[in-house]
Amino acid sequence: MSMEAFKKAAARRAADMVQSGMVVGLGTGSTAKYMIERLGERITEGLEIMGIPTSEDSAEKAQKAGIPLTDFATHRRLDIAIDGADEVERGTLNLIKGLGGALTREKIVAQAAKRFVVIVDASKPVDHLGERAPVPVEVLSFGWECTADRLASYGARGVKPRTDRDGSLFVSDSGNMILDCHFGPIMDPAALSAKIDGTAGVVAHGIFLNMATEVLVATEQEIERWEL
Ligand SMILES: O=C[C@H](O)[C@H](O)[C@H](O)COP(=O)(O)O
Repeated sequence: MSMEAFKKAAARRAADMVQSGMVVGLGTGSTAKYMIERLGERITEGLEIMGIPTSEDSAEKAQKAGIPLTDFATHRRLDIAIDGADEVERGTLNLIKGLGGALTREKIVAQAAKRFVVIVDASKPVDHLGERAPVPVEVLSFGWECTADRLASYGARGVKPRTDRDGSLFVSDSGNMILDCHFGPIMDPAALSAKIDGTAGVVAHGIFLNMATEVLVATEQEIERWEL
């Protein structure tokens, strides 16, 4: 099976956990898009749900799939949120998210959800967060140079603003910059997370601690379900 097929398998399995009447957080990225597609299929079969998207991109995909959208003004609490991840730490289910730039909205949606189901292919599990992925940090553009210096003082290498493929500055859906911070393996993610959270200019960062309630990992043999 290709990586794409793994993503699709995990995404469809998660979408099949959704039941009528639920308010569903709709994640962002190449795995979450399959979950949105599957929810669209289920709606044509009679499923009745409302979605809160984690990005403009997912909002567009959800609308195309026929998923009715709602917002936090109407629904403060979500029954379930389903999203991809860039890394999943074995044993803790802690995550790095945000290589697609949607981390802040994703964190708000995950925090508001009773269940947060993470869908990944077999390339995403790691022993320590930061092994492969940088930690994306969404920052205000005002004083970003100082914010970047501060992040570097925590051990991040090569901190610079994310750019799009054409070299132009990446701007998040909320109008902010993303600084990708390469820490290497993170031995104490709680301490690092607290330091980044306490840094002026930081809107949110991509370390998600104690948020995932379950992780579906699609491997060659099966879809493993990890829970704490
Ligand atoms: O900002 C993007 C999100 O955190 C994605 O969920 C994450 O990057 C995983 O994306 P993908 O499923 O495309 O690997």
